[in-house]
Amino acid sequence: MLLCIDCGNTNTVFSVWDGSTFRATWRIATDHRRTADEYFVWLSTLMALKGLGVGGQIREAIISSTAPRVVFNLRVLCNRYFDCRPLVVGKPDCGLPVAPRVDEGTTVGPDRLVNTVAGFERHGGDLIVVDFGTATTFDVVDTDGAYIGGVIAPGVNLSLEALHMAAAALPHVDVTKPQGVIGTNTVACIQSGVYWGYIGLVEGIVRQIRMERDRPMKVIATGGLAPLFDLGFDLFDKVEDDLTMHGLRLIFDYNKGLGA
Ligand SMILES: Nc1ncnc2c1ncn2[C@@H]1O[C@H](COP(=O)(O)OP(=O)(O)O)[C@@H](O)[C@H]1O
Ligand SMILES: CC(C)(COP(=O)(O)O)[C@@H](O)C(=O)NCCC(=O)O
Ligand SMILES: [K+]
Repeated sequence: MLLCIDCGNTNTVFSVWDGSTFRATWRIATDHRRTADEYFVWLSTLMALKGLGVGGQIREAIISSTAPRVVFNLRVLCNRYFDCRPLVVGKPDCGLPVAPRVDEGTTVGPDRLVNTVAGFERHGGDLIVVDFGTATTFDVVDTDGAYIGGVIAPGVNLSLEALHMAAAALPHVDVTKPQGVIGTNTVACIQSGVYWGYIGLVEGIVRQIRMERDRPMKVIATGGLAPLFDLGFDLFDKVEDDLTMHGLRLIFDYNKGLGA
């Protein structure tokens, strides 16, 4: 079986695949201090609960990480407990079906490369992938499936946290969809600012990208908060929670010569 690991700046998501059959997924807070042994105790308990043994069946792994410091312990996890050398997206020995077309010498977040591969396989080219992670990213996918750039905006929770940190009188607030736009108390005002602000941000950026590309483009959303911004609006053609995991499996198969 294959273990896919998507390590974001906030959460790390693990999933297990039997060929192209999805078996299970679990999520843990990203913490670079977590050791391989700690990961294994956590993972093997959850695997046993799903009847997947204690990890003995995992023989292959692929990792995408936006937090480089975490990769070391994840590699040790794969070496020590699953007896395999993981593929790491963005490293020279991990090929992609189509190379990104960006400024020379620049690095693209591996999660964005993975989203591009997954989005293209499911929806074809001329696509925008919006990922509501720690940052809110827009990945633009060309007709041939190449990542050709995009947009990085502060994440929703990051914006709420920044308001709370910088303004003495503003409390920490969780994001929800407000009934209306005019808040009648501080919490409602902040929720309104962030929620409607992000609706406007997504609408505006998608419109600009379509204008710049001068063609219709599908918009797919993923990431923890995507469903909240899909409520009652026409922003996205589809919300796909599993997009990054699907992309990791495709990239793994591509590198094993199984096609993507
Ligand atoms: N279902 C959810 N409801 C509310 N907040 C969520 C949910 N899922 C994730 N989040 C929050 O959304 C942000 C992005 O999460 P995630 O997609 O896991 O980010 P990353 O990939 O950068 O680690 C985080 O601040 C996380 O706490
Ligand atoms: C933009 C990101 C921080 C998003 O990461 P995430 O929110 O998923 O943790 C990550 O993709 C990254 O570090 N990118 C490097 C720069 C780039 O993609 O152009
Ligand atoms: K992400």
